[in-house]
Amino acid sequence: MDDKSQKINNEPEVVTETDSNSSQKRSFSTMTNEDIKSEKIIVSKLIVPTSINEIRKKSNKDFKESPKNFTNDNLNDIDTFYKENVEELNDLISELKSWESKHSELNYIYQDLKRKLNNEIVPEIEIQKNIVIERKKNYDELKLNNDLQIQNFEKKINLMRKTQETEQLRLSQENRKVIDSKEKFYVDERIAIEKKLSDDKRILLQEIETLRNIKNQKLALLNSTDEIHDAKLKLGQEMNSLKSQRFDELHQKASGLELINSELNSELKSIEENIKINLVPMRDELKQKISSATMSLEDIVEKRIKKIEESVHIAKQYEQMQIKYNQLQSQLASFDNKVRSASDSVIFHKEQLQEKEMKRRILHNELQDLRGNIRVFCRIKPDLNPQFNMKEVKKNNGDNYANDEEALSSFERYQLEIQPPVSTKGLITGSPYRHASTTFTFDRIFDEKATNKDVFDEVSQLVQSSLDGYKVCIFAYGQTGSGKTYTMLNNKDGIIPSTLQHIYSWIDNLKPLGWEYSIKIQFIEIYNENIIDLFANKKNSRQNKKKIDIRHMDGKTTLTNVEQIDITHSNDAEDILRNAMKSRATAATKENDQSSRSHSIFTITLKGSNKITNKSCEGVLNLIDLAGSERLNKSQATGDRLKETQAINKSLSCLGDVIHSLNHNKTMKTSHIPFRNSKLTYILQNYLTGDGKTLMFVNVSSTSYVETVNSLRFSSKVNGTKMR
Ligand SMILES: Nc1ncnc2c1ncn2[C@@H]1O[C@H](COP(=O)(O)OP(=O)(O)OP(=O)(O)O)[C@@H](O)[C@H]1O
Repeated sequence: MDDKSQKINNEPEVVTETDSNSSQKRSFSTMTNEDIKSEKIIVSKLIVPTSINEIRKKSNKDFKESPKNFTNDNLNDIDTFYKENVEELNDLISELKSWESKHSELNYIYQDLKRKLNNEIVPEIEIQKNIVIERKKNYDELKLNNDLQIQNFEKKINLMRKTQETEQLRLSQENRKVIDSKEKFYVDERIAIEKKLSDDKRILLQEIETLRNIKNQKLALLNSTDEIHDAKLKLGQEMNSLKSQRFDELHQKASGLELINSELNSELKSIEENIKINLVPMRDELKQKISSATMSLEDIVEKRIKKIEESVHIAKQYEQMQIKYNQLQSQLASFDNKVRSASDSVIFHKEQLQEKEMKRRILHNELQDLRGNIRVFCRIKPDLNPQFNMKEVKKNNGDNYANDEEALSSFERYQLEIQPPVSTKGLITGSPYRHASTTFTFDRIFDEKATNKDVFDEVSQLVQSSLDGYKVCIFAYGQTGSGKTYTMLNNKDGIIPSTLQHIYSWIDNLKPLGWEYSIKIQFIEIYNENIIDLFANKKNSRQNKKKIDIRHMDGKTTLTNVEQIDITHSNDAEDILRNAMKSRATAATKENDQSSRSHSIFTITLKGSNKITNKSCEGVLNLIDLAGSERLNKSQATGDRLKETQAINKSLSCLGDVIHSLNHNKTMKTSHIPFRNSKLTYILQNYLTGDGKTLMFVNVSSTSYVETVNSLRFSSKVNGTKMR
């Protein structure tokens, strides 16, 4: 075999590009073997390896057969063979070229797809993967948060349960709003989490759907070109494998995510179930407890509101009371000040009063002295059938007196005119009473209209003197039935009961000035010149009674064996007096059915002491109801009555003598005054002398003109007498 054939049978050589281009410009018919050989090499260079190999397989078959026939004889055949082969080769070359262009197009598409895959899809898949990872991470975090929140909820629920239990115990320390807000917070938060979970799930599903859509779009893009369907099939296989690999991965991840999602959903469901099974009943139970607690709480709140209202009311009352209390306190403080100043002024006034009281006593005594130590009042008893006229005629105004002393002694004196009865004018002719009328002077005249109160208003001045520490005698003189006892002892308004009342009320008045008084009373009667203690026990007969002696010592007079009773209230004295009066000697006379046949002396001894001024005083008040003064022939008394009358007249005469002596013998010593001539005057000795004051009532009635004139004459004997 020569070199050419050897060359053809061998593998074509690698030629340059330039060679190839120059060879393309020539036709196979003009080529030499060498050219063909070289052309062959150029062609082989143009064919893509796979196709060329196929051609080579075909050519080699021909070429392997052709050398056996290569002889000079069959050169034409060979030529033809080559021509045919060249044509065939040219067809193949053109086919190859078309395949090459298709290949380049496909390659371009492939490169484009690959680029897109690398530049777009892979990064997008990467992004989606990252998103999925991010979502997964978020989901994990969310789940973790959810778990934590659930745990927190559980804790909160436990805490709420404990709180609720505590609330049940305390009930009054929490209110319904807090419970409602907690419950609302729990429900809202649970709803928010559920919503968030469902939103996340929805977003995840949306993203998966988006990925699916992208995948479908890409698939649609790949399927869009029919021409490249085959290539797409080929490349699609790779792409599919690649995509399926990617999509598998994505699906795997998506399914993994879905699995996770479903797991999470199932977990969520289980949580929801758990919530439904455990938490909802628990919540319902809590709700029930809360509602019962709320009811109790409402009840308590209602009660509390009531109590608060009550408290508010009480507080208001308390405030008002406090205000009043403060006002009262301030008032009290001002009162205290006033009281202090008042008590100061009281002390001041007390001192002044003390002074004034002492001055009053002096002035009162001076006034009594001015009025006369022995005064005579006339009292006319009212009579329905007067036998003669008696009336006050004029007031002596102090004129026509010889001197001032006489004028002064006549100051405020009253005159009584008495007219003899017409029928008796003849009988008294030539008698001292023959004048048509006679006048008598008195210190005061009480006519028929005068009451015991009017009388006491005047007498009270002497009672006051006795309270001031002076000795006072008040006599009631007059004929039987003229009203002596009525004036002196009449129940309630007589001088004695009125005096007792006056003394007690005055003592009360003097108490604030520090004066304390002790009061002793003594009640005697002189009957037939015998002294009888009217307070002595009634059971004892007069004969058995101890002898009563009169003792004078240091200007004081005491009667032995005569009871002196301490009295503390005027009523006590009145009771004692009333009882004593029952035992007084009375007997019927012609003039008076209940005539007093004795002189009664009611003595009140008043001892006063003042702790503030350390002053003391002792006054004695003698209230004497004299026995009726009747003439013997008038009374027609006999026996005991005669004896009584004689004794009465004697003692009354002695009283007149004593007073007359005191009046007319001013220089006479008391020892020469006939006090001892009767028990009456002797008992009264100390009270009729010195600064003692005497008031004599001459009681007259218009029943007996002569007796009345006698009484008035007696009074004129007494009147004007000055004590020594
Ligand atoms: N001023 C008077 N107003 C009304 N009644 C009077 C008045 N004076 C006296 N009488 C009444 O006259 C009667 C006699 O009075 P009373 O007993 O006082 O007289 P008497 O002077 O005491 O008599 P005797 O000396 O006999 O005891 C009594 O019933 C008395 O009530």
